[in-house]
Parts: sequence; C-alpha cells; structure tokens
Amino acid sequence: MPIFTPLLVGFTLVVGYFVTTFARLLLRNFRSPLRALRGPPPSSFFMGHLREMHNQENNDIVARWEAQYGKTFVYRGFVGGYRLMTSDPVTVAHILGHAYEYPKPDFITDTLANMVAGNEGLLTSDGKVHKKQRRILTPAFSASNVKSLTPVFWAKAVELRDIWQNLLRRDAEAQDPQSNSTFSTSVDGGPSSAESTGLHARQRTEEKAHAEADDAKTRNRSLSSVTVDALDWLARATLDVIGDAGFGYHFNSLAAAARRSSEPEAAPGAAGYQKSEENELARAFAAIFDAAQQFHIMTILLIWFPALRIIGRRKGKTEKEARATMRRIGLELIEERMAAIAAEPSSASGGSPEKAAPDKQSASLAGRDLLSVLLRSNLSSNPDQRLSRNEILCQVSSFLAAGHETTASALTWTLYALARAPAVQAQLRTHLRSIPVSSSSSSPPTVLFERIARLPYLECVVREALRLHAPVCSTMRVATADDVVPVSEPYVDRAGQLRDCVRVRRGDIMTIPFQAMNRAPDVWGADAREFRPERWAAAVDGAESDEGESAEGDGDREGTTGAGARAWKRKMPGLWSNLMTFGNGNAISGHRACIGYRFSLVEMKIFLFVLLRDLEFSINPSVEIEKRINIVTRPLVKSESDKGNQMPLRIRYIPSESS
Ligand code: HEM
Repeated sequence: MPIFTPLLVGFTLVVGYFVTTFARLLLRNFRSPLRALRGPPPSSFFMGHLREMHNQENNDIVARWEAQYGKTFVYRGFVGGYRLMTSDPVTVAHILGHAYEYPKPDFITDTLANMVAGNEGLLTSDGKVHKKQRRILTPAFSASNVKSLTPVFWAKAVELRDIWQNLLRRDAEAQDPQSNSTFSTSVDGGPSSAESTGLHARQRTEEKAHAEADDAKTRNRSLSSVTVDALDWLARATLDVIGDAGFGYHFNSLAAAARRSSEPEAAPGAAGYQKSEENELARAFAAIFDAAQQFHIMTILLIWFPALRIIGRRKGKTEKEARATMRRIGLELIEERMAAIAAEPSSASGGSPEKAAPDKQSASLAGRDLLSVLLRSNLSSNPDQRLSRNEILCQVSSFLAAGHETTASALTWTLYALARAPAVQAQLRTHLRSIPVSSSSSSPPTVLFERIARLPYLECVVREALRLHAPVCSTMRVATADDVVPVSEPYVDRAGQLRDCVRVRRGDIMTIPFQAMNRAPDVWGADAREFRPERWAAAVDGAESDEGESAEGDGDREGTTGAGARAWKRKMPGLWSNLMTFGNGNAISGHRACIGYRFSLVEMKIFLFVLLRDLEFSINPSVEIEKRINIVTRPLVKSESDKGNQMPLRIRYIPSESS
C-alpha cells in the first residue's frame, strides 16, 4: 500500500470533520429561534461581536445595544452564531433559577476546570453532583462560620497597612533623614495625648518645643506620599487570607513582597513581584491560573471544534509540575485536617468545634477554616452522599480561584472609587473613626467586628462599589432543551411584532450582563453610572446587615426604601442587595450563585476599616484607568497597557485629630 494512502485517509477525515462541524454550526444558526430577535449586525463574519464583547467594560456596548433594542435582543458569536442577551429580570430569574437546565456552556466549564486543575469542584460540577457538593459546602460559608474567620481578615489587613506605612516611613526618612518617623495607628488604640500640668515654666517650654517638633514630624509624615500598585498588594493580601481562612495554609505572599520592596534597589511602592521568591503553592497556582486565562484564537477554535481539545489541552511541563504540586500540597492539607478532626472529641458524630469543645470556642481558629468545616460536614453526611477525595481536592483549588482574585478586584475598585471621590472617602473615614478601637490590633474583640459589619455608611460604600464595579461582569448559560422563556415586558422582534416570551432551542447560548444590570438607569436612576453611596442610605439605615443567615437561594433582599427597594420592586433577581454582582440561583432547581459572598463582604469591610482609618488614597487625575476582562475584571492604565494589570494609587498617612 503506498504511503500516501493512510495520509490521504487521515487528511480526508480531518477535513471532513472541520467541514461537517462548520456546516452544523451554520445549520444551527439557521434553525435557532433566536434569529427572530432584533440585534446589531455582526461586525465580522467569523468573530461576530466577540471582540466588542471582550472590551465591553470600556466601550459600553451592552448599554448602547440596550438603548437601541431593549432588554431582550441577540448579538453574534463565532461565525455569526445567535446569542441571547437578556437583562430582563424575569428572563434572568428563569435562566439562573433553573441552573441545571441552563448550565454553563462547555467552553466556560472547560476554562474553569483548567483554572482549578480539575473538573470535580463546585464551579464546574452539575446536576445532582453539584447539588450534593453545594449542600456539603454550605456550612463552611454560613454567616456564623465566616464571622469566626474575622481575625484572619483583621490580621492580614493590619499587615498590609503596616507594610504601606513602612513605605511611607522610608519615603519620609529619605526626604528628611532626621525625621525618624513613627506612625501612630488608630487601630492600635491611637496615640495617647500627654497633658503636662503643674510643670514649671522651663519644663513647659521644653515640652512645647518637643510638641512642635512632633507636630512638624507628623506634618512631614502626612505630607509624604508613595504610589503603590493597589491591585498587586491586595491580590497578595487576599491570597494570604484565602490560604489561612480557607485551609490553614500560610502563603505569606504579603511578607515575601514586603521583604523584596524593602531592599534598597526596589522601586518605592512596587510589590516587588519575583516569581522565584513566592511560596511553592502560590507559584503553582499562579502557573495554572495564568495558563487558563490566556486567550488566543485557539481558545475560540477549541470551543467549536471539540476534537481539537485533545491537542489544545496538552499541558506544558511547567503546568504539569504545577498541577502535581497543587495535588501534593492539597492532599497533605486534607490529611492534616482529617487527623485533627479525628482527634476532636465529637468527631464520631461529625460535630462542629462548638459542640466538641465549648470551653475553647473563642480561643482558637483551628478547625473553623473552610476545609475543616467542609470535611466535618462531609463526615456527617450519608456515606453514599459524601464527596470523594478528588472532589474535596478540587474544592481547595476552587476556593483559591474563586475567592482570591474576585475579592482583590472588588477591594481595588472600591479604593479606586474612593480615590476619585475624596469627599466620600473623608466622610467614610469619619464614620470609621467613630468606632473606638481600644484593644490590641492582634486580637480585637468580637463586638468590634459586629460594629464594623453594621456600620451604615461603610455598608453603603461597599454596596455602591460592588454595584458599579462588579468583579464578574457577566455570565453565560446554554439551553439543554427547547424552552419558552418568560419576559417581564413584551419586546419587538425582527419582523416588528410584539412578543411576550423568548423561544430557545437546545444548544442556544445566552449572556446575562451582570454589570449592565447593576447600572440600568431605569432601576438605579439617571445617575446610575455615578459612585454615590448615599443612594443606599434609606435601604441601609436601621436595616440588619447582610450577615444574617438566609436560607440557600433566598438571598438577602433587605431594604424597604431607596435604590435597593426600587431594584427589588422591579425584581432585580440578585442574590445580595438586589445586585447581580454575586449572581443568583434557586435552592430547588439549582443554586449556582456565589457561595462565598459573605466571606468577601466581611473581608472587604475589615480591610476598608483598617486601611482607610489611617491612610488616604488618591489617584493622579491624568491617569486613565480601563477595565480588562479576564474572568475577573481588572484595572489597566490605558497609556501603559503593555505593563499589564495595575492600579497605581497614591497613599498618604493621615493622622487623626488627636495625633
Ligand atoms: C467580591 C467577591 C466575589 C464576587 C464578585 C463573586 C462573584 C461570583 C459570581 C457572579 C458567581 C456566579 C457565577 C455564575 O453564575 O456564572 C460566583 C460563584 C462562585 N463563587 Fe464567588 N464571588 C466572590 C467571592 C467569592 C469567594 C470569597 C469565594 C470562596 C471563598 C467564592 C466562591 C465561589 C464559588 C465556589 C462559586 C461557584 C458556585 C456554584 O456554582 O455553586 N466567591 N461568584
């Protein structure tokens, strides 16, 4: 047989595969009932609107399309594929509320599975397996368990504040070597004011001279400012947090960068990122996460030509090693925790540490990390309903992937919004300083955390920042069966007819634009695009904080007046605070909303409390910040896009009046 015969057969098979897949795609477009909907004409035959959508946070495309076509329309994907874009609250509630009938499309699940080094975690599982995992994981994210993790958030917030103050100290000393700067930090209880009474005149003069010198130092210190890449530092802080609070693992990522930045040649304010100096697990996670986030033409081809995944999924050596490291460390962590649980007096019943050791409840955080609580919950489940070792391992990397960059992005955008609104920032600081912090910063009392969690203006700021800067700007779903989807108000189709539902066909893809919904002018008002925490005042005033336990799927829809209530009246179907920021779900037919939302809210509030009391954030007005979407929305300096994601903020020590 001539050599070219098998080659010819192979070639014909490959060409045949591409031609039939391509034809199937075109046929599917042709048969989709979504063709009947109005929408913008595609700007490219192959890429449809994918490029515009990738830049949606900067070009405002979704809002512009909505203004033209309403809340229900189609845009185009690869080779002109019809995709439903809906911000109609009833349609969104239907799709997200039937999570198992409308799962994430394969290409999203695939990217997430690559990111978390496996497809058995909560982010990627589906149907009964997802329901089982969600039930077992829920106790780890309960309001009471998250509250018990607050000291971890506190310790990391204080560590970051101290690092930034050290940068300021170095800067002040560089300007004035005599200054020998020290910063009194208000979270340590604040400086004591030494009143000199009954001293004779000379002593009083000396005191005055010292006081004036101190004042001058304080002035110097408060004049000194450095620019920090807030995104990088906060990503380190939130990585440390999820390591400690998630599974008792110390990444020490902040400390590594602080060491580096204190070296004489380091640029002031730089986190000093040196991959080789990072801890082993941080390096492994970054390698996997970075690889999964890379977007190129192959990413699109893999979506539509699944056979290519055999080649496309091949991992490089670094990625393989990173996966092996994650697996090894993950298994070690699971073993350690299992051993600790076995040693608990009530382990036989799978009880909680509260039940096991009431006398030691508040003394230690041990046993309260997400992994320990999940393992305990697993043990107390029916043996045939338990998570396998691999499933548990995948949850560890899922917590890392889902819980660290999201909160870092949320905090970064909050500081950015505050830097752009100095009056709001000053007002927030006044409110934060109204809470006395009398105990040592290392172990503040629970009552302080309660007060921070319930501080109305802080709540308003957090809600407003998460409304305006949702870290996850949209999500996608695919129909697993033909369906008739309800709408809240009729819309006009391509033929000019009024329609009161959307017909979808199995395989149709839909996009839910969380960020655009959070900014809809008909819900939030004409000033929807402005950062105005006051819009929440009426809803927050006197309302219970979001830390209250809520049944899975019920969400926290408190607030009876103001913007929150207006959104709720219009049935904005968000899990928390009538916002779409954390998605939504339904306990009965599939709850895929963020399981970690309470964790991030408490973490955000503690960080803002600690950082903003003593530091002022500003931004050079000439710096233009853009948003880049790569699963999470991150900032970029427009004129320095080659430098990648960054958020340069200027920080300044801001002494309280008593300093
Ligand atoms: C500000 C911070 C956060 C934001 C904005 C956020 C946002 C979201 C959103 C929008 C979803 C739903 C995605 C979809 O429907 O396609 C989600 C799911 C999820 N989030 Fe978060 N998240 C945050 C923090 C966290 C944290 C701290 C954790 C864990 C420690 C976490 C763990 C998860 C997990 C495991 C899921 C998948 C849930 C499921 O499918 O059942 N998230 N998150």
